[in-house]
Amino acid sequence: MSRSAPAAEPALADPAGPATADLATLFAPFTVHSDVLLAVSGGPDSTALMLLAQRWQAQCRPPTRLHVATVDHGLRPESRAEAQAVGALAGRLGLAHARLDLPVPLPGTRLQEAARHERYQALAAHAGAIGATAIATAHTRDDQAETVLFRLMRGSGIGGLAGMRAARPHGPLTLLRPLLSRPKAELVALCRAAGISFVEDPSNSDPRFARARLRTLLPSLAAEGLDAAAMERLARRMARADAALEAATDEALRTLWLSAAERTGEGTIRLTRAGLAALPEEIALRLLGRAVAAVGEGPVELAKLEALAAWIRALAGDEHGARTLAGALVRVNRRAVAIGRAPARRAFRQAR
Ligand SMILES: Nc1ncnc2c1ncn2[C@@H]1O[C@H](COP(=O)(O)OP(=O)(O)OP(=O)(O)O)[C@@H](O)[C@H]1O
Repeated sequence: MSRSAPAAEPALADPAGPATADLATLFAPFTVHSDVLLAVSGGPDSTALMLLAQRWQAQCRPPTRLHVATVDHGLRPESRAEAQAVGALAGRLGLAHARLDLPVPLPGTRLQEAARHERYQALAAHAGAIGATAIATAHTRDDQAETVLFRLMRGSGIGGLAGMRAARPHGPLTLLRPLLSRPKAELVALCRAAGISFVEDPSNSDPRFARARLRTLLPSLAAEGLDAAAMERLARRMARADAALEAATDEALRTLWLSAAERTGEGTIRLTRAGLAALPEEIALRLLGRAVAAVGEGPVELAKLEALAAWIRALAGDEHGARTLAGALVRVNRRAVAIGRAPARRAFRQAR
């Protein structure tokens, strides 16, 4: 990691952009944090995030301190200079900047997903080290549209189609996305108006990645009326519906979870079978999903949960049965559906 202290340099040209009131709204979620780390790659979106956040700080004088970090994946020869350019710009804005170097991977071993995971790990570690309780990224409305489209393609339900959340927990930290409703074009224009150059990550248009291929479809969809604004609106509506369904699931869990004395043992969740059968299908699926995720290996694909729920429904009233899903063992008897951790595969075979 290399850190650069802010240096006093000439002020930047005043960029066109949102008015003070809009800035206050955009960055309102920052104000509950004493320190926020801005994740700035040097691309137009995150460069604009840095400009806008600094502008907000100068105009609204919030109690929040801002910090900047750039992760250098070391994958392209230019990446070091790009990170340094972000550091120089942060310095001009009076913001502390850190470059976080990741070990260069062996050729052909790096997947986008792994790079993202390591990036968030490095950012979280740095946030912890400087006392920041939130990390802000510069995802835009266009990123949200891509996410919704991608999840549609993967067969997501309502929760997935709600897209990225503007704020969500990330371990002990909060991940903030203040620009989620802003069009990318606006952020590019902001950088240009401020006379700031930015870099574009070539992997964004690399056709080996499904996301990049999907991105090429967006203009055709927009021409048919399904533009980023429409998809972002859909995501917000889905998020609203998802919140209501999650609240209903909380309530169902309280009602259906058998009393502590009746639970079969540590880590086993027992739900009343008749109660589960009487629930609206969507709530029953969520309940099963939560139980399987809690005792098993984590979140389960919706299609697999649907198959599990169909199997439970198809059992006759006095019929018993058991099956495993994602590390969970689901047992059904006349009265209850019990979801516990599945025995290790070998032990399970022997037990049968
Ligand atoms: N090298 C980097 N250093 C610091 N921040 C970064 C870096 N790369 C990306 N970010 C942050 O993450 C945001 C999203 O970037 P991008 O869309 O390229 O990431 P992604 O790989 O799709 O990851 P995800 O969407 O899961 O965050 C950027 O706007 C920026 O805030």
